[in-house]
Amino acid sequence: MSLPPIVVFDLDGTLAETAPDIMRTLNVILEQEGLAALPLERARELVGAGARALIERGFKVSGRPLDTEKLEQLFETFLGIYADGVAGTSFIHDGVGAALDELAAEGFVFAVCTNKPIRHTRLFLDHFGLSGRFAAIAGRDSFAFCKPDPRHLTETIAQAGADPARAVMVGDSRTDVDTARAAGIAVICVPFGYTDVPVEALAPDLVIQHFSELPQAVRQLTDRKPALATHS
Ligand SMILES: O=C(O)COP(=O)(O)O
Ligand SMILES: [Mg+2]
Repeated sequence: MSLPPIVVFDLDGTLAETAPDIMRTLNVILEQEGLAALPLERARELVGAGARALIERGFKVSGRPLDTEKLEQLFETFLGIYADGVAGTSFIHDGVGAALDELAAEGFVFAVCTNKPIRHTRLFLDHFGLSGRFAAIAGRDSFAFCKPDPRHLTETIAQAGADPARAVMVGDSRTDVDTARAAGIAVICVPFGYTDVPVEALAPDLVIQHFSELPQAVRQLTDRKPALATHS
C-alpha cells in the first residue's frame, strides 16, 4: 500500500482573496492609534507573513515605531476583530472546487499550510464549507514553527498521511517558494496573490493563471515520481 499524493495550499492570496478583510482589520488598529488607514493596494506588500508581521509592516510604512509589548497588545486586538469578520468580503478563487474534484478523482488528498492563525483559518474554511476537503489544516500556531521553516510544510504533509515524494505546494509568495524549496517539494505559484515582486521572479516550478490549470500542472510535477511504500 502506498501513501496518497498531496497538494498543499497556502490560504491568503492563493485559495482565497482575503486582503479586504485583513486590511480592514489592520486599518481599525491603525486608526485607533491615530494613524491613517492604508489602501487595499498595500496588501501585496503587507500580507503574507502573518498578523504580527502585518501590524509591524503597517506601522513601519506609517512611520511609527512599535515596541514588542505594544505589538503583542495590538496583535491580541487584531485577533479579536478579525475573528468577527474573517469572511466579510473575502471569497474563494474561481475554479478551486472543480480543481479539487478533478484531482481527488485521481487519488490526491489536500491540505492547507498557512501563516494565518489556526483559529481564523478554521473559521474561514468552515464559513465556505471547505474544511472537510482537507486531510490536514495547519496554521502558523499549529506547530512550534511556521513558513518559511520547511517543517511547517513537511509536518502538514505527515499529518495528512500523504507521500512527501509526490507532494506539491501551491502558493502566492516568496515565503511559500522558500518553504517548498527548503523542504525539497515542488511549488506552483498563482499570480493573483500577495507578493511585492512578480511570482515569476521567485522561480517556482510552474505558474498557473487560473485554477482550471492546476490539475495539469500538478500531474506534470508528480507524475514521474514513484510512490513511497509504507512500512505498515
Ligand atoms: O495571513 C498572512 O499574512 C499569511 O497567510 P498565508 O500563509 O495563507 O498567505
Ligand atoms: Mg499567501
